[in-house]
Amino acid sequence: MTKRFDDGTVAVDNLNLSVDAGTITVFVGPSGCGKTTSLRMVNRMVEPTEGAVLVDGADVRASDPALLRRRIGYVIQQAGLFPHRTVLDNVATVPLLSGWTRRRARDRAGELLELVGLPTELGKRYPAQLSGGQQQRVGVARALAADPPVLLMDEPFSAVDPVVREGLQDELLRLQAELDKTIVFVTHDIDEAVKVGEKVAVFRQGGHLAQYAEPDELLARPADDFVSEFVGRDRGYRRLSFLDASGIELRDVPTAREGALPEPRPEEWVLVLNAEDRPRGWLPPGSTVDTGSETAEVQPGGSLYTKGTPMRGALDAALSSPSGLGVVVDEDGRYAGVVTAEEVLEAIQQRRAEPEHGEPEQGGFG
Ligand SMILES: Nc1ncnc2c1ncn2[C@@H]1O[C@H](COP(=O)(O)OP(=O)(O)OP(=O)(O)O)[C@@H](O)[C@H]1O
Repeated sequence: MTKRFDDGTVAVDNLNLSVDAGTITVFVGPSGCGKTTSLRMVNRMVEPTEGAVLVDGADVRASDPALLRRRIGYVIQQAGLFPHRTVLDNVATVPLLSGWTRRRARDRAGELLELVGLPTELGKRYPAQLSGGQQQRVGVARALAADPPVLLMDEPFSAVDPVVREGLQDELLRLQAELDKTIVFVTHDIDEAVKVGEKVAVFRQGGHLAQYAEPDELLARPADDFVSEFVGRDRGYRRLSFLDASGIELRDVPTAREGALPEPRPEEWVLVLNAEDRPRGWLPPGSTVDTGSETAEVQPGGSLYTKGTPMRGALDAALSSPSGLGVVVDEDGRYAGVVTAEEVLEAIQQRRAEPEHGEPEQGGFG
């Protein structure tokens, strides 16, 4: 489809892409490149000049816009909540419009607050009495209220600080694993795009589609200089997010129980575990004995790497550990072994030598 506004601006130029049902697709690109306009053509807030949007094979123009929007949830930056309605009534809006009884709509709203991780007591408050992150969650709950199969999210997490933002992204992924919606998500942040997107469409100025690919592919093989520049210089590092560390052999280190540290003091780093085998920290080599304050000698560990999660975490665990040994834990957080940064890097090299990852990356020196 193409969108030319009345003043002649071509916001979207001959865009042709298909989005898989039940997945998260992200539109990413610099400001003004037509992401929002493309998104709004899906729910008819903007009508295309040429072309059409098909949902489940049917042209959206065959549906009345108001009815269409009940089947397509919409979440925007700043949540866009009604300030004079309580949180519960905000979430119940669409069910009420769809003719549900007040009671059923409110019950559903309560369930949704729980689903997005908010205490139901917050339902009685007004939006201004919530934090930014809480308001965004309410925005998501409201969009999900009528259980629409399609969800459009336009920069939904841009107005909150980075820590809250990461939490909201994780929550979205958790929700999606349960709900299997078809989600189109707009952002200008490439990190957010490769984190939440199963497929990512990179837009460039003038409403052109520069590349449409899975995140790993996008980072490994940017289609041209624009994409390469946009995904950034540290894309090699970012790509570690998509390789798992299954090929790395774990090593053992000496361990000791919290509260029963070894005597005499060891010559190498000792990993201190609690009664449940969860890592508590490191005892440095040759530390002097002072039984009264033995826990004070234990240095806090770095980040932990959970088996089966992306390689980036293994490298981070090794680099952040005072002993230089990254601590690996199983799914329950119990000690499983250690790994050095060199071993992680070696595993990455090996992976690059395998055929499917072996092609030279483009734009590396461009
Ligand atoms: N109603 C309108 N009339 C004229 N031009 C418009 C209108 N709405 C958007 N545009 C223009 O269309 C282009 C694409 O805008 P759009 O909002 O889709 O971009 P975007 O990629 O979502 O940008 P941002 O990340 O800044 O939100 C821009 O040049 C914008 O100025």
